[in-house]
Amino acid sequence: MADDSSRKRKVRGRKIRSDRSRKESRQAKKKLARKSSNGTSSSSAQSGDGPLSAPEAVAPDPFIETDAVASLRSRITGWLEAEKPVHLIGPTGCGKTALALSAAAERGRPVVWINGDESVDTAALVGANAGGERYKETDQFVGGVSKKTEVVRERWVDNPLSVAVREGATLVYNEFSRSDPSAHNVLLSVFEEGVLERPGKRGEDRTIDVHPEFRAIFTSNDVEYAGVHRQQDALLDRFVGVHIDYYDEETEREIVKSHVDLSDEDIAAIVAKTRTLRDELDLVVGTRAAITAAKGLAVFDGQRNGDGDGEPDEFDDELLTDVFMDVLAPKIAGEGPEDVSQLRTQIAESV
Ligand SMILES: Nc1ncnc2c1ncn2[C@@H]1O[C@H](COP(=O)(O)OP(=O)(O)OP(=O)(O)O)[C@@H](O)[C@H]1O
Repeated sequence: MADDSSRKRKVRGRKIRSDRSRKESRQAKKKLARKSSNGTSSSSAQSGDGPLSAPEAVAPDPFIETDAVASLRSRITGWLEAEKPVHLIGPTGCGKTALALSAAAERGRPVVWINGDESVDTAALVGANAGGERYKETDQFVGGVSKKTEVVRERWVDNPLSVAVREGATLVYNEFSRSDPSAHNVLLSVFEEGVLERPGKRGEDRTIDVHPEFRAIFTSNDVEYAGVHRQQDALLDRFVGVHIDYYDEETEREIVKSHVDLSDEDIAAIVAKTRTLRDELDLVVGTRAAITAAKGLAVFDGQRNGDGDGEPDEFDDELLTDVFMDVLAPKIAGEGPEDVSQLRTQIAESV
């Protein structure tokens, strides 16, 4: 009988749909949102019979597709068609992940997702032995004489890269520069020779031939320094890099509107404020900050500057300052009270 403990498998990453029904997509999104809000990353362990049982990561639904978005996405899918791995580089919260997931889904192939972090090593990418499986065999070959044999068999569990290269999936490797570069040595032979080496495997199983439809999109942050590793030039040299910046104002409005139920005027005011703060502050103020501010303002909606002129009331200045302060404060966490009050003054002045 198999030893029960050997059934516990450690699997990283998530398998993502190729393109099923919208209902499945919404359910997967909800599941993913629940997971993320628990702080669980794709690198978390899970159990199950295969490596593909994790919740799916999907592009935002609806995915806003203005000219700016569509043009970037077709550049990405174009390079994928040209069989080049694409490296998306841009500031925090500008939409890299959403774009990568949307471009990946557009290919109509399965999508496999992994988040880079310090704990990602080669095994986390390609797979590992997940403990032994023990069997006891009893042979009663001569009457009254029995032979007992204990068989131990190794159990291997594939991780995202092995799954992706075998299935011809699109690998979305988010924030890959947060992982140790040595974990990525296996990628060199994937892109150069079309072969994935699986250290820890023996014989024929040691390598997987890369499926002709396998493609990869990597994202990294251009302004992040903490916890980021410089990756090997040999690897970066095999990518094409697409630099992305914050979208134009109209696109940002559409994006915020797709996430928060507020009037067009309110959305326009929040996006304008976000863009002013982006220019004026020495902090990264992404589209995500605009969405978060809008979500807060939708809740604190009661506090408007009611001037009774019959026009729709605007948000109260103090409320705007408070909300943007709360949204941006985590970026100066650990700084002294002077920096906190300076940030508040700067936000208030720009309001
Ligand atoms: N085209 C889009 N349609 C709808 N929502 C979008 C779109 N692009 C970005 N967003 C939303 O904007 C926010 C930021 O996007 P995203 O997480 O992709 O940014 P990022 O650059 O990957 O951020 P980080 O650097 O922090 O990983 C998310 O809430 C995302 O859902």
